[in-house]
Amino acid sequence: MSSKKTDREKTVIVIVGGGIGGLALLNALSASINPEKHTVVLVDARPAHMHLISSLRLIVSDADDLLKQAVHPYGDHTFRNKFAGNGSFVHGSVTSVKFGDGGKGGQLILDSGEMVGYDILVLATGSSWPRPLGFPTESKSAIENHIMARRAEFAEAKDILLVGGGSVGIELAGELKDIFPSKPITIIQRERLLLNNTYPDKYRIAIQKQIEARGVTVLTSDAIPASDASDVSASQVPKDGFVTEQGKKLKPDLVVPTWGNRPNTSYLPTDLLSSTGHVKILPTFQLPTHQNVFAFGDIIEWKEQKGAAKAAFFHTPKVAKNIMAYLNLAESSAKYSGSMEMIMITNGKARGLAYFDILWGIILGGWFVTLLKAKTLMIGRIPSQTGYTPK
Ligand SMILES: Cc1cc2nc3c(=O)[nH]c(=O)nc-3n(C[C@H](O)[C@H](O)[C@H](O)COP(=O)(O)OP(=O)(O)OC[C@H]3O[C@@H](n4cnc5c(N)ncnc54)[C@H](O)[C@@H]3O)c2cc1C
Repeated sequence: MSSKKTDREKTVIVIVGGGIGGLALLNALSASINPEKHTVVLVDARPAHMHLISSLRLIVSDADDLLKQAVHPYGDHTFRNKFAGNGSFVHGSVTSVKFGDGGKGGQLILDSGEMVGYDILVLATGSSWPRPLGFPTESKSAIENHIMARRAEFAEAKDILLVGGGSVGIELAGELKDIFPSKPITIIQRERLLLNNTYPDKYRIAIQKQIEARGVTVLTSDAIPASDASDVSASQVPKDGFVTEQGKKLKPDLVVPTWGNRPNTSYLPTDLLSSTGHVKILPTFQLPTHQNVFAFGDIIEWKEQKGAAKAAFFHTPKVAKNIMAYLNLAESSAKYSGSMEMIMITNGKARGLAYFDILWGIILGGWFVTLLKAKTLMIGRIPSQTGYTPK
């Protein structure tokens, strides 16, 4: 009789969310687990990993190679090293969690009604983004249809209003100006400057000047009525346009919400969440009430700006170490105490501005952002995370 353990006898680690954080963790754990004792299940609402950092260029530009490179289906290739042949992918959206008592395993309930059991659960479900980035979940072709529909919408529009002057609004304006240099683009932003007050005024002003230099109109300290701002497709824009709170008349034929990202945590009971819907965690990324449940990435309640770099480079190594400690494969656990604020905002393919919160705050200009982010949007790095080679 073989002494090899079946998957049912192994400790099952379930990672919910194969986004930037979930995949980084999967890869980190794949170097350290014991394949005789541990197995992994990755659950994602989508059948494919979406590279969010390139998603704004993806919905504007008609470059087919970008479409191939930015959407990576999950499959056997997702599980490598000690997870090779020792992991599985489940396509489904988690709708609730039945937590086990006293550190015992529990079960996830998916939208299909299917249940997925876990011994250790890791939640990395990220954020939901406004409509243009609300990629469907059912199939890769539905995702591609959504992208094509957005491209057609932008191409047909004669005057575009972006509602929200955060990084999504600014980067989208830059991508639009690359493809449609003479199309009128306006960003309307409720705050007195673009971005939020995590960043110093000198950076916020510099970024406004840079985007205005490309012919984008920026209206700050102003807004259109909330009901109009939420989700207005081209066919629904009122014929007479909008009057802003400051009394300006705008007559766009396409209104694009670029604000309002929210943590994807509606599958959790409210007592585990903060008032903003983020998951309350200990500095070890464990839930205070469930030591075998971890959460990280965009969904956690932590006073910091959310970002891929935070999830992949600053949270992941600590979550991986703490899971190993929980499995008695590491001697000590690691506590998170926050990380440096930094941001790199592109303005199309050849411009942008970065900010690093070190010394008195460092702003780096176009060449730096172009080299590191704007030119390729870091797309070349995804195969090393997904194990998938675009064909
Ligand atoms: C346009 C754009 C540009 C960006 N540029 C940068 C940048 O330059 N630098 C940077 O640091 N950050 C950037 N970000 C932010 C960055 O993408 C996120 O902070 C990062 O992806 C968060 O990682 P995550 O693993 O927490 O979640 P995500 O990467 O969002 O992954 C979450 C995953 O969970 C899945 N999921 C969600 N709900 C469920 C559910 N109920 N059941 C099952 N699966 C579920 C989703 O399908 C998704 O695959 C950008 C974001 C956008 C939109």
